[in-house]
Amino acid sequence: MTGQSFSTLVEFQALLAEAAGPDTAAKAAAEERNGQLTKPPGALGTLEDLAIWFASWQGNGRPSLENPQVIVFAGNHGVTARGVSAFPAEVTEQMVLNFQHGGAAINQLSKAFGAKMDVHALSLDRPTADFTQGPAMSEDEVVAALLTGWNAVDPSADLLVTGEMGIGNTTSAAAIAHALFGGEAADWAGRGTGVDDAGLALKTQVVTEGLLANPGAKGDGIEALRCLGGRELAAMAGAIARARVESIPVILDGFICTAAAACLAQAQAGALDHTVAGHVSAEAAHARVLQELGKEPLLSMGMRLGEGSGAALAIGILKGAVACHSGMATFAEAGVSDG
Ligand SMILES: O=C(O)c1ccc[n+]([C@@H]2O[C@H](COP(=O)([O-])O)[C@@H](O)[C@H]2O)c1
Ligand SMILES: Cc1cc2nc[nH]c2cc1C
Repeated sequence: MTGQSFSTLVEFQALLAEAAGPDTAAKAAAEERNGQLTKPPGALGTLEDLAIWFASWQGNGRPSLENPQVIVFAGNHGVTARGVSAFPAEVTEQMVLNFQHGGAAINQLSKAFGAKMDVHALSLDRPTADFTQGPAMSEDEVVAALLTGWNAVDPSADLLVTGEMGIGNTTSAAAIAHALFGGEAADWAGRGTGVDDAGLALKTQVVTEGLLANPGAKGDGIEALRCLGGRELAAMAGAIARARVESIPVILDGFICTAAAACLAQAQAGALDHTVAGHVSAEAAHARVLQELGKEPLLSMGMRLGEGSGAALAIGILKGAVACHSGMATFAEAGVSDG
């Protein structure tokens, strides 16, 4: 429902809880049509499931995909002071300029798959607090970041991809995954932009310290986002939630995007029903998070860039699925014997 908004975390969660589910009539129509198309049953494999899922969220048994939106959110992280990334924090702002000038991978992938791309830099001059010392954000700060994401979604888009840029944010994502799914810090900390063995050991220690400093984040998606997340993670969560309320299908990107989305799933069962996993990142913990969420990735390309790049690539797969579903002839139309 367009026009809804929130000013507290409680109101945000209420909007998520009230969101309508998929259109079951459109789903049934799409299933019916899928069974009549000129192919052996099931021969388009996952493309068939994708088209039916997409139809159910578009509310149209014969859907179209013509107006995809890619949004890249950027944020800076206080925890970078601990030396958890292979790159310096100023790269976040430098890459924002690169996005604005069209020079990043996501610019090219958005263009290649006909998506409009927007970039939102969130208070880069004010990094979030180092979460090993206490919560990364206050309630006001996380609400502001959620709202940036919420308001960035174009309600007329027919598909959303959320991407991120934030040096240090794989540490944030690892801490969130540890808080939501348990296990050991080492299960979730990975090499990110390419830290060496000593860097990985430090990062694992930082994730452990983050949970000790924020005990309330354990098992609480919204509190994990506030205490361990960054502004770009909260903005992605806000955008994905808005898409849920607007019934806009979403393709999830890599480890950081999926960790942000996992916070919504923990807060509200079914909150990610309008999403598919675009790819599985080379960041090892991404596959584990996807498994926890019950999401099968569409692509496995060895990518670990972020920016929404893996999800943008998967727009091509979804476009293929929708084109076949809505454009193919039925057996009756083509005069083909249906066995
Ligand atoms: O999307 C992923 O799975 C992914 C995996 C590793 C790194 N990244 C990107 O790299 C940055 C974070 O890496 P790091 O090492 O600084 O934590 C951030 O800008 C992400 O977009 C992204
Ligand atoms: C150069 C660079 C580009 C990125 N894009 C997303 N994360 C990134 C991290 C780095 C270091």
